[in-house]
Amino acid sequence: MDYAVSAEHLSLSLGGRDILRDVTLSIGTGSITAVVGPNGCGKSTLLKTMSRMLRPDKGTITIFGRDITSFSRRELARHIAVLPQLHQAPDDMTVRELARMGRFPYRTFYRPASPKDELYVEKALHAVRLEDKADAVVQQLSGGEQQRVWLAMLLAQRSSILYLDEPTTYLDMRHQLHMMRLLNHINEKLGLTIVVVLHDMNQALQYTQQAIVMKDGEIVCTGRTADVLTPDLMRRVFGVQAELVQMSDGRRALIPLGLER
Ligand SMILES: Nc1ncnc2c1ncn2[C@@H]1O[C@H](COP(=O)(O)OP(=O)(O)OP(=O)(O)O)[C@@H](O)[C@H]1O
Repeated sequence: MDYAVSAEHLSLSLGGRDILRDVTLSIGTGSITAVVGPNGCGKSTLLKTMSRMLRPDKGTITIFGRDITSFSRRELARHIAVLPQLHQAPDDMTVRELARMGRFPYRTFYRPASPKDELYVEKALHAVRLEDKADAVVQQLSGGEQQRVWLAMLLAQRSSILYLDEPTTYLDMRHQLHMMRLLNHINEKLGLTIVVVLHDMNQALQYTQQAIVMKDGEIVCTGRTADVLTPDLMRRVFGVQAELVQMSDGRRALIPLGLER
């Protein structure tokens, strides 16, 4: 298999605590992968390390077979676009202006956006269905729309790998599903490799192909999402009793029933 990202034996301590412990993983090119695990198990730290925002104490990360440390900052940003867990648009920034920020790896700050930059910004806004709101102020949009603007910024960046840290948190059910469907669409139509931290196991089951399960800074298991996310895993990793039910349309859902005693 062809890997977009590989990490080998990553370890990282922060504030004197081991946060990542000997993490080894591979992300298939063009796949959509969920990273799941309890609060504080190291999911965000893993994404930050894989995007070089944090430097591991040990281990290596490669992007398309090349060591991540050998990329310049701009070069790396042409390969990986990241949506962190916490993000807020500056006060008066419009949708188009925020999407345009995705073009930073291709621009110098004193040079205005080129026609090519603008073309990619418009395409990104079209992909998230926000062309009509291009001149609106981001902070005045609904939470769901704001997440789509951030996604447009990532798309305008034209990198082939997207990391998203809990993109559906704080969204209502409909907007959560909309965001997941958009990610699916982008994965399928544009062939982008997507790694997404999720807390909703059913979103992972429905919208991702691969899953990486973490606990206490370690990878508990990886594999096809449908094979990995089982009631047994819910018990072992989350301490939750869950049942796997088959829906009338053939899909499967995990229903949490209560805490494991
Ligand atoms: N800069 C830091 N200094 C010290 N400890 C940190 C730092 N960043 C994260 N941690 C700790 O590392 C652990 C893992 O944090 P991380 O944010 O990666 O977890 P997570 O799995 O993404 O959690 P959540 O699901 O709650 O977002 C936590 O205990 C956190 O407090």
